[in-house]
Formats: sequence, structure tokens, C-alpha cells
Amino acid sequence: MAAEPVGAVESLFGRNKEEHPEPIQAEVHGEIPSWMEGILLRNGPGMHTIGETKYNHWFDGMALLHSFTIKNGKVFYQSKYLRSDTYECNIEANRIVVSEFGTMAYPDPCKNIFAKAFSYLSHTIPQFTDNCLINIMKNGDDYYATSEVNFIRKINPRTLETLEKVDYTKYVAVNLATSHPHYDSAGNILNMGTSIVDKGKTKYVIFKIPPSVPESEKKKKKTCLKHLEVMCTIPSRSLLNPSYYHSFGVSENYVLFVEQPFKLDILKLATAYIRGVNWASCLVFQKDDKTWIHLIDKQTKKVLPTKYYTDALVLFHHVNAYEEDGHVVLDIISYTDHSLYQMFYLKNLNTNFEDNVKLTSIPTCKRFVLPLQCDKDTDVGSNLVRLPSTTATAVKEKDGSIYCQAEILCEGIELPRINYDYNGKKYRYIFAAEVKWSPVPTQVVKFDIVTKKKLHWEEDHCWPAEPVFVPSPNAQEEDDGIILSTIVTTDPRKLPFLLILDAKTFKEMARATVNVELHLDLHGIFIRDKDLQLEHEVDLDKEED
Ligand SMILES: CC1=C(/C=C/C(C)=C/C=C/C(C)=C/C=C/C=C(C)/C=C/C=C(C)/C=C/C2=C(C)C[C@@H](O)CC2(C)C)C(C)(C)CCC1
Ligand SMILES: [Fe+2]
Repeated sequence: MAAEPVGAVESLFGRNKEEHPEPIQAEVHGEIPSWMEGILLRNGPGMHTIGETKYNHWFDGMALLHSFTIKNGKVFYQSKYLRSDTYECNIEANRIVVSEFGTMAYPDPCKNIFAKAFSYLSHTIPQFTDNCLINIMKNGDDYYATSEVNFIRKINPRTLETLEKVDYTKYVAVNLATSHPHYDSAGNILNMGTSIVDKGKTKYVIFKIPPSVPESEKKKKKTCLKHLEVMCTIPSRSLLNPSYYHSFGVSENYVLFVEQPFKLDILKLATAYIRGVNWASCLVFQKDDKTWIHLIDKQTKKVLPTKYYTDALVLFHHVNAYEEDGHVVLDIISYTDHSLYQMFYLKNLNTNFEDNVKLTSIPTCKRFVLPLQCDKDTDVGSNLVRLPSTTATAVKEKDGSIYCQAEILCEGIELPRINYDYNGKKYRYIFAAEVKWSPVPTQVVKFDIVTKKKLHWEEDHCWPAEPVFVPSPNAQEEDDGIILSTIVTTDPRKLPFLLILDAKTFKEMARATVNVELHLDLHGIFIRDKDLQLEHEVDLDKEED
């Protein structure tokens, strides 16, 4: 692997990126399948310096939306900063005035937008950010930029324009909500959030948002969020220390929530602003604690009484979950500590990256297997896992709890994606970024859970993003489809591109290069053309009127 040019890592993570709101035609090399029509829409931080001020953490950057629109074998690129209230205030003040995850900011001259919600004059409650930089969420025909706080921002997926600011708290009592919701086959969103200020009762809330509103409300343009339903609430084991979580799992009949010992310290959070420390410092890893795995029955909307637990771990991304012969199989990317957050401090992401970042834990793809039948007294002390395909164990203890130990599927992968048609179902393939934890580019990888073999795509100076799987029409097999990944390059002579791989063979089918600087992003979705048709039809209707 070739060494990276000096300053490459710095510019990759820290340098402000320009936006390109008008479509730019990419140069296509190779052949894009004719059925491949739609928009790859992605989100991530693109600006870390405002005036003289600089954010501390990579996850703090201003959300920069970007898209590759694929039509008739042609590809167009666009990018636009999310015009969040946070962005507008920062730009107007020409400095960071709203706090983010890793940066606490102080009194805000731009009162008009935020003052209503919080009396910042008391200097105790800072303004909450609507810089939604993590992912894109689809709600029927609407698309939102999302982060982990109570605000989401509606966006136009074609123009990348920023639309309404939506506050979850108007519809459900949550202060935090994940940016990794699930979708069922009818298009309902299933998401989870944490309520930390509801009468002292700290709880996790699982909720459902339908993909459309009743006919009678359509004309009034009512939001689907009005019809949000709480499916289940789970009290936090500790009122002052609810777990942090970045995603959760679903199988056919259950929702899976991992209550990890990586936690929010509410007392620290409440005093962070006056103490002058960032939110990130209010996350604590209680390494001697246990990790509890909760199964919520979708039918009864109740948490199963069985207490499943494992050793302390830190988890950001679930991969998938499914049921098999009376067990629930749960695959996650797991760490032994929270050094991942440490790694993304911008002061570490410079030319001395390798020396600065001592990642003490590498991401490990683990499989836990939870037996559903565990009520017989005779079972104490024995392994209840009966699946021949796995070495994962679950041992019943005297007090009735079940101690689970995982099977390691593979090491060094992050940003996992699957064929979403297999979400909650038995599946075989994981697509991800292969992580080396040093300033050499990552690879795109396909991991076969059955054979334990990996297929890779890599190229010098190329930094691939999270790979998105798009099934081909009439797909028969799980990996019938293509992989889309945006590739950032750190060699100035090499243009960045959209990479299109055959998901079966991992051979490159095409690439579409653009003569602009791409930013390294986090997550996104592919919107098929037919899912955008509706919006188009509505527009035509209007014209006929
Ligand atoms: C806490 C709190 C508050 C505030 C909370 C705030 C502002 C939270 C913000 C949270 C954010 C932005 C969280 C972001 C999480 C992102 C995660 C976990 C990203 C993971 C990314 C990975 C693993 C990336 C990997 C890689 C990348 C990107 C590039 C590749 O080359 C290499 C590889 C794979 C390592 C309130 C609401 C004010 C009050 C209440 C309590
Ligand atoms: Fe994520």
C-alpha cells in the first residue's frame, strides 16, 4: 500500500469543503446497468472551521448533503450544506455559536431562532443543535437529514434544499433519537429514543411512524409524525445513567435493544455548560458493568422477562438480527472500549495520526445467540444454544439470567450494510468498510458469514465510504445487485468518484469521476427512481390545475 501524501489525513477530515448545488455531470468509465436509476443521497460533516473558530471533533462538522443521480447511464453530482438554524447562526456570526457533540459554544448573538425555546440568558441551558449530519431517513415520500438529538430536518432529495425543522418532542417524549431507524415492508419507520427529562423517569422509547397520513389530512399537508405511536417504553436500569446507543436491531417478531455500559451521565450533562465541557465528556464507559440485551415482542409490545446479558462492550452499529429454531441471532460491530470517539478528535487526525491514535480496541463483528426457551430449572449451567452453525453460547445461571458469549464472525470491519430485503431475516452477506486504523485507505469488503471469506475492493489513495447495496430487479439471490460507494482520493492527481461494484463478484462495473473535492461522509440511502415518481406526478397535477 502506497504511503499517503503529507497532510492527506488532515485535509480529509479537517478542511472545509465547498458545496456544489448545481448538478455536475460525472465522467462514466465502464457500464452502468440500465435498470440502475435513482439517487444515492448521503450525509456527513463537511465544515469544521467557521471564521476563527474550529470544532474539536469530526462528528461536530456542519452537515454537507451530497448526491449522485443516475439516469440513462449518466451520472450527476450535487452537494449542499444543510441550512440548519445552527448553520445559519454560525455563518451570520462568523463563528461557532451552537454547541455540538464535541464542542461547547457560548452565548449566541443570533437570538431570534433559538431564544424562543431556551432562555439562554440564564446561561445554564445551551441551544440544541439541528445540525443533522449523520444519516438520511425516509418517511413515505418525505426525506429527513438526521442526527441523534430531538431535531430532524426535512430535505428535498433532488435539489438538496433544506425544508422544515421537525422537533420529535412535539410528538413523543424523547431528548435523543437514533439516526439508524428501521423500516418494515409497508414503509413504517421503527425508531428508538431516550427520554431523560420526563419527570425523572429515564426511559428508552420505541416508536413507529407511518409512511402516510389518512386521506382526509392529505390536502392539509399534515405530517406523518402526528400519527407517531409509542410501541413500548423500557425503564433505564439507572435513572442517572441511561445507556448511549447509536442503533438497534429488529428480527421478524422482536426489537432488540442492547443496554450497554457506555452511558450518559445525566448529572454531568446537566452541568456541562456551566463547567465549560463538551457533551462527549459526559459519556462514561463503566467497564466492569454488564451489557443487557432486551428482546421486545412486537406483538405484545412487552419486553421478554428473560434477562440476557454479556460482558461489557461498546457498540455503535448493529448489522442484522433474525430468528432460527427458537433462537434470536444478533450480529453487531463491537468494541472493548470507546476509543473510537477519541480517535475522531480533529487534533488526532493529522499527519501524526498513527502516533496520536492508539486505538485500544478494534471493531469486531460478533454474533450473539439468544435462546427463546429457557424456563426449565434443569437447564442451569448448560449451554442452551442448539444451532449447529455457531459457537456462540448462552448459559443459564442460578438466578435465571442467561449469560451470552459471542462467536467472532470477523475483525476490522465498520459501517456495515446488508441487502435490506433481508433485514430481520436469515442472511449471509455483510458489506462494510475494512478498517486498518492507520492513515492508509480503507477497503470495501464483502464478508460471507457461511464461508467466512472476504472479497475486497481497494486502490491506492482511495478512501471508500459506507457501501450501499442496491438489489437488481427480479433478484433471486441475496447478493444479486450492485454496491455503490463514494470514493474520496488523497492523491491530488486522482479525481474522486462514485464506485459501482457487482455485489456478487466484487468486480468493478463502472466508476463516475467528478472534478470536485468530495468529503468523507457517514451514512446515506439509495432512492430508486420509482420512489421519486410520486413527487413528480404531484408536480404535474399542480401544473394541470
Ligand atoms: C448528549 C446530549 C445532547 C447532545 C447530543 C449531541 C449533540 C449528540 C451528537 C451526536 C453525534 C453527532 C453522534 C455521532 C455518531 C457517529 C458515529 C457513531 C459514527 C461512527 C463512524 C464510524 C465507525 C466511521 C468509520 C470510518 C470512517 C468514517 C472513514 C473510513 O475511512 C474509516 C472508518 C471505517 C473508520 C443534548 C441533546 C444537547 C442534551 C441531552 C444529552
Ligand atoms: Fe452510524
